[in-house]
Amino acid sequence: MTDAAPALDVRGLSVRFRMPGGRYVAAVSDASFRLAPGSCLALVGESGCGKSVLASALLGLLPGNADTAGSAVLPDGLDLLTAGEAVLSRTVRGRRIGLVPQSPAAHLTPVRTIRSHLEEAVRELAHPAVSAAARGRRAAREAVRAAAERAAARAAFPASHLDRHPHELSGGLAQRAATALALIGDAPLLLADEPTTGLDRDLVHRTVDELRAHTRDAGRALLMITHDLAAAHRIADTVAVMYAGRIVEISPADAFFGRPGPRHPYARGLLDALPERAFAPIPGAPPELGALPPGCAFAARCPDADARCRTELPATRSGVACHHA
Ligand SMILES: Nc1ncnc2c1ncn2[C@@H]1O[C@H](COP(=O)(O)OP(=O)(O)OP(=O)(O)O)[C@@H](O)[C@H]1O
Ligand code: NI
Repeated sequence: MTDAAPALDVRGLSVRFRMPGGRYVAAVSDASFRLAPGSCLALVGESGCGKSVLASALLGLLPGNADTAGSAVLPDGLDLLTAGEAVLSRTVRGRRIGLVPQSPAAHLTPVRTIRSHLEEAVRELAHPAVSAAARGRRAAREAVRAAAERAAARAAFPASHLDRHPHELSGGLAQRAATALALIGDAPLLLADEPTTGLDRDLVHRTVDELRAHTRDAGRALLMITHDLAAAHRIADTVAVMYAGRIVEISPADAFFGRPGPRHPYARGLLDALPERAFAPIPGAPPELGALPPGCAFAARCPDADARCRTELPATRSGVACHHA
């Protein structure tokens, strides 16, 4: 870790959804992590464990029935959880946090060309020459056009395809168009929720390598949410494993994927389930987030669990929340 202020400092983040009948769904419980500039943290875990809810909390995009606790602080001290919609929409989304969407094809508007998408984003976010007064003037239009072309080039999107519509692009080029859009505001922090879903293996590798380059080489931080452990292995400096709304382990990626390997029994189970490893799925299913057990949420599936695990929530020590780690 560097001494620089973290690009994002999340402390004790919890999100609960209020449900009819006074019930709660505890989607995220007490999540803490720091993301250093130029580094990538991969947040991994099974479907429904709370990854996207965590991302929505950081962006102020939770629905009205959500209550949050904790803090998520940017380097200048702005707390994303209390900032309010006006600040988030005007100064954070796109500008201080770039969003790499899950499905670029769905994120792009079908009737508009890639150039039109990029130029709109430049007008909105980036170009200092395009002040309100200059808008519509010829010099400003040319500046926008040039900035959009630079943005495309930065994400390796070919200039020859700028006037195409999203459906005329391969999956890889659509992903690059989405990445070009995410980079336009020059945000120091990128957030990617399942950026490789639906891509074939080669394209996963390429997309991840490109994201990596936009992060490490450019001093940006990347929070990548994925259930693709191979993609996480390829890109991450740090791995955070989420189970039933809780981060149960945070480890350096090389120790996690290499030696000594994961320290939490759930994290070990996740890796052992991979086809290229033991191909042995973890028996059972995660608990309902609306009816979490009092102790460790993994106890019912854990080979190491004892009586204490079923009644007592394990504290997090050196990045692992397990009584036995
Ligand atoms: N508005 C809501 N009201 C109640 N519960 C919700 C709401 N939104 C999400 N949830 C619940 O929060 C939990 C976490 O969902 P989330 O989308 O964060 O999972 P995820 O880890 O991103 O899964 P996936 O890998 O499938 O994307 C789920 O159990 C979901 O049903
Ligand atoms: Ni999700």
